[in-house]
Amino acid sequence: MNKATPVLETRNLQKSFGAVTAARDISVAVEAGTRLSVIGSNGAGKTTFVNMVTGYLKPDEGSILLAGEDVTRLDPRRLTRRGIARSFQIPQLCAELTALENMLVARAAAEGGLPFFRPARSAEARDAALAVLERFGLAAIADRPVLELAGGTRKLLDIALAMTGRPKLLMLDEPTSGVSAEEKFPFMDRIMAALDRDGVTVLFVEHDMDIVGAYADRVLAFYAGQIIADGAPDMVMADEGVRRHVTGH
Ligand SMILES: Nc1ncnc2c1ncn2[C@@H]1O[C@H](COP(=O)(O)OP(=O)(O)OP(=O)(O)O)[C@@H](O)[C@H]1O
Repeated sequence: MNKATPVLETRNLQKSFGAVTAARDISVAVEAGTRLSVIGSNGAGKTTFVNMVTGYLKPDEGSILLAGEDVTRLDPRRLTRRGIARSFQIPQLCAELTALENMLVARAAAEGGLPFFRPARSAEARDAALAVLERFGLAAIADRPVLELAGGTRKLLDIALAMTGRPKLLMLDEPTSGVSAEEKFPFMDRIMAALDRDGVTVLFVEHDMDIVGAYADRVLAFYAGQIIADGAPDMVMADEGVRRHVTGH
């Protein structure tokens, strides 16, 4: 990938569900290292966009390029191996396994290496998983079963899990949902500090405009399946259409 090639590019993505157009001509290019926030009211098309980019939904038309390569038709597992990772609003963890075991399973799954537990015996895999946990401030809970962990810790672990495959692009679905008002900024600080070390490009869907203003360097605003504003947070927040259809001011 040369310097000018975006890490992610979508070209004219189109998706309809019956009479509802959930994505209309979505074209966007994202430079490596960007922290991009996707905003929009309920039903605006944010999830449809994320689902198409992560392979969970096939676009009716258009294409998706990852670091210049067409990945439009790849399924989520193949996309993970190519470098698109995703963390969900509800953490996708095995509650009975420890944090470290979850990391090892995630790594094995990302590498497509079945049976899952073979890499668990490798010291190198354990060290790599522990290093990621350390970065997220989770080393102390490595041997604790997930079912004993608090909600915020599970969310952090879920993001650490997504980082095991060293992705180029990480998609976060409402990272601060369910996190208390006092905790949300320290929580985001911890995530961003951990991600900065890898220079990973982050795309996060977020409803909380304080979080968007503080952590995004670019914002995409969706309304009725279209991008109605795209740019720096201040500019997007001041946009008339965004004020009317997204932030409600
Ligand atoms: N599987 C589906 N079947 C039918 N309609 C769908 C489906 N998925 C999404 N839609 C419709 O597409 C539109 C966009 O939905 P989408 O979930 O992408 O919005 P969103 O911005 O993510 O909303 P939210 O913030 O509520 O998650 C909505 O009108 C929704 O009802």
